[in-house]
Parts: sequence; C-alpha cells; structure tokens
Amino acid sequence: MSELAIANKLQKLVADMHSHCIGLNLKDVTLKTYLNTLLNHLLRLIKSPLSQPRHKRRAQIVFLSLVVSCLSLVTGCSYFGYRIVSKCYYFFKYSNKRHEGAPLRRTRSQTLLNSGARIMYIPDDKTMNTNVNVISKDKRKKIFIPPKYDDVYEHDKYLFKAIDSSIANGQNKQSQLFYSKFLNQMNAISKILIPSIFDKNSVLLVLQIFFLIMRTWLSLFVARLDGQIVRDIISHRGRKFLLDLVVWFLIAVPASYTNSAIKLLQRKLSLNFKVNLTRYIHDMYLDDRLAFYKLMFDTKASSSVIKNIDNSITNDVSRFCDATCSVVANIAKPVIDLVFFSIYLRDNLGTVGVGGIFFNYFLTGYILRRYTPPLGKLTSASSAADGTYYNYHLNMINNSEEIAFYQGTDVERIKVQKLYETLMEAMLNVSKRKFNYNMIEDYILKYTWSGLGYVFASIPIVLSTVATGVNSEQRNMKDFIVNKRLMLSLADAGSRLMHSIKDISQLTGYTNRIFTLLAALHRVHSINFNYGATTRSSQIDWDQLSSNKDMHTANNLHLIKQKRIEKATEVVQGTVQNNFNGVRLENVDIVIPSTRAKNGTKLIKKLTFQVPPSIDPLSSRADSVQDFNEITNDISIPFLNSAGSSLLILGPNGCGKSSIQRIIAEIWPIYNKNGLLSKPTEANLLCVPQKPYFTRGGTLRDQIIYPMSSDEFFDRGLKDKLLVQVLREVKLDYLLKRDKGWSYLDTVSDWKDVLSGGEKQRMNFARIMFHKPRFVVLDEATNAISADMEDYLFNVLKRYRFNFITISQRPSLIKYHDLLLEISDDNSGLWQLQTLGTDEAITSIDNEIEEIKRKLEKVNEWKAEREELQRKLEIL
Ligand SMILES: Nc1ncnc2c1ncn2[C@@H]1O[C@H](COP(=O)(O)OP(=O)(O)OP(=O)(O)O)[C@@H](O)[C@H]1O
Repeated sequence: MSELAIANKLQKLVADMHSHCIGLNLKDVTLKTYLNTLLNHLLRLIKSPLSQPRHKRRAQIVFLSLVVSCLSLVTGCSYFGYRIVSKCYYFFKYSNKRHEGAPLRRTRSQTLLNSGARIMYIPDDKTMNTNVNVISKDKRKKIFIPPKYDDVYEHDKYLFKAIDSSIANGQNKQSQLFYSKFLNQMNAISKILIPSIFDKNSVLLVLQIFFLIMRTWLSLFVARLDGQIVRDIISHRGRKFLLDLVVWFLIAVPASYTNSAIKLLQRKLSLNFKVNLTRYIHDMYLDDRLAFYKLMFDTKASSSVIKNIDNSITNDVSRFCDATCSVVANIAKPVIDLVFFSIYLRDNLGTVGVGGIFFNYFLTGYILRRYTPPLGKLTSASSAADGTYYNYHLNMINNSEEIAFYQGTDVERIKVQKLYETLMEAMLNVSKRKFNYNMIEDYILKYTWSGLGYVFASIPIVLSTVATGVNSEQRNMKDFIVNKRLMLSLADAGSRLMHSIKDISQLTGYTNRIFTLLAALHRVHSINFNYGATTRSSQIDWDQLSSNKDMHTANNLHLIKQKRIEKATEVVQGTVQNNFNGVRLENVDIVIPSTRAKNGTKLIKKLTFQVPPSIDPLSSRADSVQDFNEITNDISIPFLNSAGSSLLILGPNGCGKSSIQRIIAEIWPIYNKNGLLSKPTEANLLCVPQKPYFTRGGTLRDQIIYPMSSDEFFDRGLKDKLLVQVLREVKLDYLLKRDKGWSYLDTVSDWKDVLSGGEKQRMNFARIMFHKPRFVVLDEATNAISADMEDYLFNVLKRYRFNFITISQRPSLIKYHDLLLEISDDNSGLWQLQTLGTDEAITSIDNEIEEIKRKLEKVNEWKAEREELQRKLEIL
C-alpha cells in the first residue's frame, strides 16, 4: 500500500471518529483551524438544549479532558518558568557588582558576595567526592546561600520566649482535638519554614493545593466514566464502549501527571523546609556568640533534645519536615475530597444521605480520638532513645584507643546493649500502643464504613424503584457503580482524615522537640544570655516585696516572677574592653557559671594582672598579625615593635587556672560589676586549649593552619613552603620526610589518633608560628613534651617576641617568664603576682632552693632507713 493510501485511510478514521463521537464534520477543516472549530463545536454541543444527549455528554468529557490537560501543561510550564525567573532574580540581586560597589571575594569552594550572601560549590551528587579542592568545574554544583539577617533572630527571640514562658506557666490547655501548645509552637516554627507569602514555599504550597483540587475533580470524572463503561458493557453498546475507553485513556494522562506532581511537590516542599530550618539553626548555633559551647550552661535545656543536639539537628529536623508535609497533604487531600464528593453525592443521595455520612464521620472521629495513644510523647521518647544510642556509639569511636587501653570492652558492651534495649523498648512501646488503636481503626474504617457505603449507595435506587415501580437494571447499575465508587472514595478520604489524627499526634512530638531546640538556641544566642542564672536573690528587694500585705495575691506573685526574670538578665555585669594592646584583668572574680550566677563557686577572687606590665601609649596601635599579603614566604621575622613579655600562672589542680583562659576568651562571664577585662583584637589573640583539637577529615595542612580554612590559605596566595618552614621551626618537619614528602600535607587522616601526645602539642606551636598573633595563652601546652624540646619551644616564643601567658603546674617554667602569678593551694581564691628577676622573686626562689637543699641533706638518712627496711624484709 502506498504512503498516500495510508494517509487517506488515517484521515478517514480520524474524521469518522469525530463525526460518530461528537457529530463534527471535518470536511473543510484545515490543521490551522482545527482547534478553533473543535472548541466552538464542543461549546455549541454543551450549551445547546437541542443537541443529542449522547453527543452532549461526550462533548462535556472531551472538553473537560482538554481543559485539564491544558491546565497541567500551563502549571508545569509556569513552575519551571518561576524557577528560571527566581534564579535570574537572585543572580541579578546578589551577583551584580555594580549594585554592591566593592569587588567580590572568591575562594576555591565559595564566592562571598558583598551583600553577605554566598555561592558555594559542592561536589555533584554523582561524583560524591567531598574534597572540595579536587572538584573539577563540570562536576560541581552551585548553591546560593542568602545572607544572614541578624534582625530576624532578634525578632524571633521574643516570639519564642513568649511562647516558651506561656507553656512553662501552664497557660496551655488541652483542646479536644490537639493541644494549643502544638499550634503555638507550630505558629512560631512556620515563620521559619515559610518566611513570607511571596516565598517560593508559599508558591509550592498553593501549587500543591491546586493539584489536590484537580485530583479530586478528575476522580469525580473517572467515577462517572466508570459507571458509563459498566452500563455500556451490560447494554452491549460496543462502539460507545470503545469511545468511552478512549476517553478513559485520555483522562489517565492528566490524572497520572497530577498524582506524580502532588508527590513531587510534597517532597520538594519538605526539602525546602529542611533547608530553611537547618540554615536557621546553623546560623544561630555556629556564630561568634558561641551558642554551641554555651548550650551546656543553659539550665532549661537539660532535655534529651539538647544533650543529643547532633541528633536533633540532623534527624529530628528531617523527621519534623517530612511529618509536617505529609500531615498537610493528608489533611488537605481528604478535606478537598470530602467537599467535592459530598456536593456531588448530595444530588444523588439527597441531603439525608450526606448528613448520615457526615454523622458517621464525626462519630468515628470521636471514637478514634478517644482511643488514640499519646503518640507525640511516645515518638519523642523513641527519638530521644535513638539519639542517645547513636551518640554513645559516636563517643566510643572517638575514644576507641582509650577504651582499648583500659580494656573497657565489657563495660562499653553492657552500656551499648542497655541503650539498645531502651531504644527497642521505646520503639516496641509505640507499636504496642498502636495495636489496639489500629484494630479499632481497621474495623471501623475498612469494614463498617464500606458496609454503610453499600447501604447509602443503594438508597436512591430503592427509592426510585419504589416511586416509579420500574426497575431499570441498566440505569440502576450505572447509578450504583457511580455512587459506590464515590462512596468508596469518600470513605477513603474520611479514613485518611481519621488516620491523620494519628499523624498529627506524632507531629506534636516532633514539633515539641524542634521548638525546644530553637527556644534553647534563642536563649543561648541572646546577647543577654545569663549562663543559666535563675535568680539574684541577694539583689532582689525581698523585704520590700514581703512587706506588701497582698503578698499572696496572684498579681504580686507575677510581679515577683517578673522581677526575678528582669534581675536574671542583669547577672553578667563585668566590662570587656576590646582592641587593647595587651591582656589585662582588673578585679575579676573567677566564678563557675551556674544558676546562682555571681553567688556560684568563686575560684579566684579579684584577680588583677596585665601583660605586658607596662604599655607605652604610643605603641598601643594594634599592628600585629603577620600580614600574609606582604610576608608570604617568610615567617622568620620577629615582631619588631614589641619587647615580648610573659606571665606564668602556677597553681594546684582545679584552682581555676584554665578558667582564667576561659574568661580571657570570653566564653565564661565576668559577674562582678567592677571586673574589667581588656584584650587585644580577635586576630591578635590565640588561646591554646589544654586538650589539643584536630579537625575531622582534614588534611595535615588544615591542622597547621587551623582556625584558618584551606580556602582562605590559597585565596591569600600562601604557599606550602611557608608551612614547611613552620614545621621546621617546631621540629615537626620529619613528618614530611616519612614517605610522601610535601604531598603529606594533603593527606587526609584522623590526626587526633595519628599524632602522638607530644606531636599534638608541637602542632599547637606550629599554629602559633603560622598565625603569629601578638598574644598567646598556653594552657598546659608542653606537659607531654620532653624537657629539651620544651626549652627549645619557649626560646622560640621568646625569640619571636611573642607576648604569652602560660598556665602550668611546673615551677621549672619560671625561667622563661617575666611575671609569675601563683594561686594559693588552700582553696581560698587568693593569689600573688610577682615580677620575676626582682629581689622579692629572687628571694622566693632562693627560699625554694634552700628548702630543696635541706631535703637533700636528709638523703643519706633516708637511704639508711631504706636499707634497714630491706634487711628486715629479707629476714621475713
Ligand atoms: N563547665 C563547668 N561546669 C562546672 N564546673 C566546672 C566547669 N568547668 C570547670 N569547672 C570546675 O572549675 C574548677 C576549675 O577548673 P579549671 O579547669 O580552671 O582548673 P585548673 O586549675 O585549670 O586545673 P588543672 O590544673 O587540673 O587543669 C574545677 O573544679 C572544675 O571542676
């Protein structure tokens, strides 16, 4: 057969289909005018009262299918259009240099825009290579991170505080369906999830609701078509059956598109929520207010949420977002179904039928609500047990060597097993409590409802048969099928709504955990964080309050509470002066932060010292750190305008030596009003903690340059040559000679385990040499280093004229220092500061020498005693 013949045959087939189905003659219709003609014809058929009923019905179906398909196409296109427009918007808003004036700063893994926003380059999923230094351009993905707006956190702080205190005051009352506490908490969190109505998440939410409505609409259509097809089969109308089947397949296209779109939008919304919430938490948790450290002092945050904060930030956030999105979908879906189906069914079943169905729903809802177990609490407990178990494993991995030395396997195994059993118990508890509920739920929703469905679906048929006295099987069958299908859909919608009671209950648990986390972060992140202080009883005028006759009235109690809170925010009263060309403490009480604030344990009283002891006012400009831009390849130049001065802090264990460092680093507060801390700029001060710290999964280079990132290192144009020089200076260059040479700097390893104790401490000195801050505070920085190396390292510090404060228990370090601060060992909190080299200091050292000499004179006496004892032992 020729091609022409095939085309003619096809044309005839299409023309026949149009004329049989909707009576449209395609004789003079061209391809250009086809759509116009079709739409006009369909509308004419639908509107005209004279058109044949079968043509009219088909025209309605075809018209609706066309509209739905077009809508799907338009929404799909507009979503992608929206994404392209929003990308362009961000591009022009944040990356246009002209808007911002100054040039952008680029590093290897990110571009810092002047607006504060960042563009990060992360490895593409497919490559899964986490080392940002080796990502090739085509294998990386750009992520836009909007700038952090501090005002938002300041504003939200009050919102969270208000809700938190209203919950603490017991203002929340249980409502019938769920707690108002839940709604309040959700209200606060929702502002993070959807910051504004023009946010992309609002668009996604609206789109999702649109698709949900479309889905219900399509279901109605399918129900009618289903009934029609069954009637066609029963009445042996072959052609009509085939035509309806074609429409069935046509309608299936937008129907399946809609279902997938709903799932995709739900997933996308959940991911967007997760991104918003995680960024919000990171911004508060990891900024210069050190919330991650201060959390341990927050007395209100003793819950498992904060103890296992790693689990809360990772798992709880994820679970909460998934649960929120699924609850939204699970409620919106059945509610829309219920509205649409009941309107349609009202025409078929009558108001009494629909009323009966809804009465049935409310009754079911009431019964199920009564038997719903406290899933919120149970899932919260299960989540907490999960976090504790995970955390313990993490702790074991981090301390594996120590545990191995102690042979602590048995203890650890018992502990791990116990935690695992607790977790299993919590999970089992959830399942057990769900068992009864599921049984009732199944019985009612699956069986009772479908049984009642048959009854309601048959009502109109029975009534019309009784009324007319005619039993039309075909029509009855069609009506029954349509009604039954709708009833089942309605039952399904109702049951999903009932199921969502359980989901809401579960969501309350997650919401509570996330709210607790955010509220704690806001408390700690606040500039007025009071380190867990609850009262300042000494400062509250209790006498004045108690003299009031109406002391017991609720108003007064509220006043006292208010007063307590107000006073508590004033607990940190000391002053901190920055940009000082030295380190100075004046009248500072070293107090362990606690609920008792300044009345807590006082370790050292009114501490006063200054390094260097005298500061020339002219030299007090803070020209300091090594200028990496100028001195790129040489670290060997000492500070030229500084003589370098040093202080040694000596004292027994637990007397508060490290706490002085905590005060200097501003991670502990100064409680007393007349306490003053003057310190240099951040870049001029490096505090070396007692426990060496090494970043996980970092290269050797990352360890030397910490707290600088390798991005910044390369960005500044610094070279590995400088690091080799630094390592040579602290005699660690042999590490590079092992087998890999300089490429050893790129080796990623668990450096905490690889380096020995002494090496780790020498690495601290390498960091000092690299950063060259003018002021260094060393806490027991050489206690694992041999005496000759210790001597060498202190001489290096002196040679480069660093100003350093050393915290130690070893008087042998006196010789490297100019000042000595001795803390008394009788727990009195007293101290003594002396300048080494003065008569007083020399006398005190002379006294010590005298004491040792006296002891040495007794050596022979003690030796004789020992020999005597040994002889006695031999006789025995
Ligand atoms: N976060 C904290 N919470 C409660 N008490 C703390 C906290 N940190 C330290 N302390 C207590 O404060 C006291 C002083 O601690 P600090 O670390 O300053 O001692 P130290 O003088 O440096 O001792 P060492 O020489 O053993 O290092 C100790 O009794 C310690 O238990």
